[in-house]
Amino acid sequence: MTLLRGLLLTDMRLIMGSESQRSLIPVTLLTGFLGSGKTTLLNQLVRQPAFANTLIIINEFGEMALDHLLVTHSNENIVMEMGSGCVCCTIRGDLVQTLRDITWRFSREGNRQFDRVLIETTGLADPAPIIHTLMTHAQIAPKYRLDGVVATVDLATGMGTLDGHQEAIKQAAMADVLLLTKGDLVIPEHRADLLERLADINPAAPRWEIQNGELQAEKILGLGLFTHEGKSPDVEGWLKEHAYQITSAPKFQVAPQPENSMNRGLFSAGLRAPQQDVNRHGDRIRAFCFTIDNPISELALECWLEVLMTLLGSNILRVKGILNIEGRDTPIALHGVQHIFHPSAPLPAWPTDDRRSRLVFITQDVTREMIEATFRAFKDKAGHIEGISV
Ligand SMILES: Nc1nc2c(ncn2[C@@H]2O[C@H](COP(=O)(O)OP(=O)(O)OP(=O)(O)O)[C@@H](O)[C@H]2O)c(=O)[nH]1
Repeated sequence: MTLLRGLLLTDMRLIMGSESQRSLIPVTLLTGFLGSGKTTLLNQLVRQPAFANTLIIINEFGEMALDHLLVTHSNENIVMEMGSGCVCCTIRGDLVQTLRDITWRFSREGNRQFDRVLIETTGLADPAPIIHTLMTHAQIAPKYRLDGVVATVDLATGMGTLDGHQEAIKQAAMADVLLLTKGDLVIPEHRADLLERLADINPAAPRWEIQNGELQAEKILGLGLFTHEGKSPDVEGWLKEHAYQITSAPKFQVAPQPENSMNRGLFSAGLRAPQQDVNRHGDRIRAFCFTIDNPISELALECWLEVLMTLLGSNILRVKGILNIEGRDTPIALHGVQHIFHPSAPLPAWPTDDRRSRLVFITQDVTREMIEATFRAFKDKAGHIEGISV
């Protein structure tokens, strides 16, 4: 089954539609580098009514895992620890088993005892494989939906952490919300530099400063497209395309990166890899919005996404989009992480008069020009798609 046909026509998950998307158990992924304040935040969250009936899964390295003991929770929460190893790599199978089992392990007389799940990752975790598991695992995806990715960033040490750890850059790039901790320990210039860098890495994520983990819990809930039962999907709030249009222009040039396998793949597909022109820190992260004026032929879109994901998948950290497909009156929402697409959701209506397809990309080493080049190749081939503006 090809990619989009699978998404649009025959995939049973599409048949579930937006109504049942809402009934899935929301999962918040709390990430952030070592010592950046995740547990401190969690301790504040679990005391608040919005986090009552939350099952909290804490993943820790090491045989003497302690963090789960440090979370002072009320009787309405269940806190369980998942160690030892990192949930994004060695114990991903444990995460699947945990998520699969908790619905019956924590149920009483057939009623589930929790309404949402929060997963605190280790500080070194790459969020992408965890999101994959939530989106695609045959036993997990039908029960859970990603509500949002929240990343803590230590204002005092964040710059050095981003310089030295690619995982930290990915955590910041993939977050829906960035929580800036330890503002009491940073001098103003360093704060400003880090905020600027984070805005380059992830222009759409709000950046909120928190002191000793204090945050109104509601601010990090309902970050996905579908939130509560009966509420219309908040497409504009989810896509935030304007943030990408304003800030996505790279500001500084850095030395070209060595040619990698992804570039070679593009060359062999007859496409030219543009010069590397990432931000001044060389984070290799880009965030941009891609707009297609006219309705897209399903076939051309299917082929384009398939090639894009095959050639560049591991470098595409996040894609969100609202698509106008030929022959459909209403849009579909698309959500991808690396080479995996979330089951696309048919939306009940266009959020505004704007009927263009809009896709936002957060990528690593992939420029807007590369995405455009692949799209043009399929536009020309299919002869269906006209009018592209970015
Ligand atoms: N000064 C100051 N210290 C803070 C703040 N937030 C957290 N801390 C401290 O930072 C240290 C690390 O915080 P944690 O919450 O354990 O960080 P973590 O991200 O869970 O750490 P790991 O589990 O090791 O990845 C603790 O000693 C906290 O008390 C803050 O806003 N200001």
